Amino acid sequence: MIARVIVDVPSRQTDRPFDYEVPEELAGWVEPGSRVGVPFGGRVVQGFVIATAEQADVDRSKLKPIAELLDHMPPLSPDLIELGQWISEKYCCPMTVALQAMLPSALKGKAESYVAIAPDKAEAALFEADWMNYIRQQGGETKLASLQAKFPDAAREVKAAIAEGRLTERAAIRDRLSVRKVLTVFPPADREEAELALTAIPARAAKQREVLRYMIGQEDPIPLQALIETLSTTSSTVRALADKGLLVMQEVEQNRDPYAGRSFRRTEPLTLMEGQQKVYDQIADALDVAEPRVFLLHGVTGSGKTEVYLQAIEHCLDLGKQAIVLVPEISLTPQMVERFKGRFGHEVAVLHSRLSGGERYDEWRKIREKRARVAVGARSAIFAPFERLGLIIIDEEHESSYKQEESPKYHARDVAVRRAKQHGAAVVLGSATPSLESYTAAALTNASSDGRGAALLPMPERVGGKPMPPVTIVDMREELRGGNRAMFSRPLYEGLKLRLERGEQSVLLLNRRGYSTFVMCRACGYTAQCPHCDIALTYHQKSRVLRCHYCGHAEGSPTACPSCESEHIRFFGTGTQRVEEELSKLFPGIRVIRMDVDTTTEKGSHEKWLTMFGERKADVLLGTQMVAKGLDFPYVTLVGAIAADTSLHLPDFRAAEKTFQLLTQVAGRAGRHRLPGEVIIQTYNPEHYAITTAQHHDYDAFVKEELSHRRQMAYPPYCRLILITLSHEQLPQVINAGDKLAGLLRQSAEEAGAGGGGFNSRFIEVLGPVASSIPRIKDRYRFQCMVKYRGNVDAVGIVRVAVAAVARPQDKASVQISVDVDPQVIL
Ligand SMILES: Nc1ncnc2c1ncn2[C@@H]1O[C@H](COP(=O)(O)OP(=O)(O)OP(=O)(O)O)[C@@H](O)[C@H]1O
Ligand SMILES: [Zn+2]
Ligand SMILES: [Zn+2]
Repeated sequence: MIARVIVDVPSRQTDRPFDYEVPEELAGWVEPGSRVGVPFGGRVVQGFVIATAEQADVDRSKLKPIAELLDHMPPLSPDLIELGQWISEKYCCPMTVALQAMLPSALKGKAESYVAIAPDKAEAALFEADWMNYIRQQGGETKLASLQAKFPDAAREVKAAIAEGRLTERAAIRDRLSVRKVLTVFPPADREEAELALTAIPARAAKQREVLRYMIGQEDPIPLQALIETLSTTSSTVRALADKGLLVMQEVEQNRDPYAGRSFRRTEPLTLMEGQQKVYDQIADALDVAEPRVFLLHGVTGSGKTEVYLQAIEHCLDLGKQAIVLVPEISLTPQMVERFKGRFGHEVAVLHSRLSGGERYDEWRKIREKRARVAVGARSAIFAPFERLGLIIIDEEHESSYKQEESPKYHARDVAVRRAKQHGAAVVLGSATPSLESYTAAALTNASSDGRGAALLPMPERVGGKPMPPVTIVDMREELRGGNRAMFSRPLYEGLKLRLERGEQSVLLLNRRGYSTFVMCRACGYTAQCPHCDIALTYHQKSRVLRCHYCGHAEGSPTACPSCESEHIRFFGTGTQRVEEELSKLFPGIRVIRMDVDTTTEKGSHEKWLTMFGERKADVLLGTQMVAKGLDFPYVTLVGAIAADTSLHLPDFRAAEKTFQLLTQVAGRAGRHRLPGEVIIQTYNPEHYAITTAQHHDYDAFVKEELSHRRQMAYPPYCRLILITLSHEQLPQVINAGDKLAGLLRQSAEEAGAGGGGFNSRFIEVLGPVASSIPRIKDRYRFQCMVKYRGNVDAVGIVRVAVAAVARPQDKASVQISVDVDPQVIL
């Protein structure tokens, strides 16, 4: 048998299957999706079998055999392999990169060397060496690394032994992490017999008696360590019983459950409101027919989307299928997890980046071994290894974190639609502020009603007919003119004061997008820049260092201006810290919880802060984007947005959209329950449509205005984009390569018969090369080309060919080229 293997060497030349011979003894085990170790270029590398065949494409006698099989159960299924193929084509990345992205990092194997005593060369004299003895004790073979660690002085002898063939070397792939096994004690199988044995244990072995008596009373096996602690006994006591055959000790696989020991209050389905019911019925119908369908659930904040998700999942499970729920990493808060665990209990696997590698691996295995039927997680949970997928839900579908910024630069929404097609599953995209791409796709579909694309499901009202909170816009320029130079406007100050008096809570958002903390000299205007990247350094108050967020460069903060030596150098400290200080100055004794990158790095810190806030142990929850989403607290009656417009002027065509979304989301945190809420937005751009439409909760008005700008500028959704970034340490090299690439792209665009701009239904246009908005990162100059296209042109294909012609990956010093299809970030 022949196996077609994708080797884990991510480069353009090796991005094709290589044939290997499957050794006789592995023939029954190797199948598509198997992970194997194969000899490649003089070493052993990890690879994935994507197909098996009887015939090879090349001379079979030249084929090398597979060196080893890495798992008993293939970690990838045929549908995931096919999905990997699709990702690799659509997003222009090597197939192995796409396949690796689907697996938990624990399964990224690394090669390890082993040395063994050659069977025919085991001469007696050799065994005098300590290290040789050691190998013998290990059963004739040992890890080279442990031999090196134990016998650092033996390097020359070992090398000589390998060279002379007395030792043989073997490479193998080892996983970074493995299943955790715990020595566990089982209660006696036959209790009566054990009782008898108990009486026979001599009195001087009182400890043994105690252990046995205890174990007779147990229903479940107990980890040895726990038993030792409970009875304050020793392992030798337990072992003595095991030796007598009275107890059984065995290694048992243990799961690292990140939510172990937490109980989730079981919830029952609520009676759906009319609006929810209508939407639910349509999703349930789609589940019943089991055809791939996409829905866009446009429900205002507090309209009860989550309850619809929960009941749709329940229906999906009743049909014997499984469900995936994607939520943005940032809102993967305990509150969110609790809602799913509360309804589906142990059947929920949770996958997110704050779990340790081992925990994530165990949650993944829970899915693969069919112990979980619902996966809740961030972006990569879209690859959860379910076999009968019925439903995929993407909450807050407009979030840019669904796009991965490293290769494979996939968008989870598009991958979801593709996976749903494979399984005949339904996709529900939910948001109060859908992305313009999804919204126009859905609006078009409804109009043409040919059943393709997405169907729009509106939920325009809050649960129980609660009103949307009134929003006040405060013009900060007016405040300044009125003599108020503080960061809080008068209305926001009054609002906070009132909440404190009433014992209600407030949420304060500091929009940090486009607002960073930097060092500037007031005398000459000097700002501290990174020496390796063309970007300002960020000031970290806690450690008092200046740090570059792109390359990690750090330096101490200056006491005088390096440029003019003035002492008027000022640190524009982190926004949230300053707001916190200001709050305690204005309202002595105020209890503030601050949530930002600095206060949430520790594991479980999100949880801690939000629980505290939920228990009303604080008056104000102050934070960045992470306080804007998904939170549902009954005593929050005021939401304030400080500096709402910092994100409006970024060089990004989605700037207005992002600002509108953020303001709408955070406004939605107020007045969700019995108490009415109020929202105050502080801005320097009170007339901007992103702000005024957010004030009136008017998504449609925003979309109309924004679409007219997009049409004018020919930006998505009126076209699609591919961003190609070139980088090199030498400026001329980047410029040359950029010119060459742009030339090739333009030529192919013309040949495709769709050159030039204009608004014919099919076009492709090449912009650039121009310097990127951050022109240098990590000492590498950056230039970019942008391809805009529409209609059925194979733009990705054109880009792939052009990039392959310009890049010379075998040459390490050549220009690096990265391709981003449907980019979210174009800096
Ligand atoms: N059918 C129902 N009957 C009673 N209460 C409901 C019902 N559906 C939802 N709720 C409650 O209404 C509140 C808002 O619902 P939910 O959080 O699901 O809204 P959402 O649309 O997801 O909002 P957001 O987009 O702001 O996160 C919650 O407290 C929820 O428990
Ligand atoms: Zn200066
Ligand atoms: Zn830098």
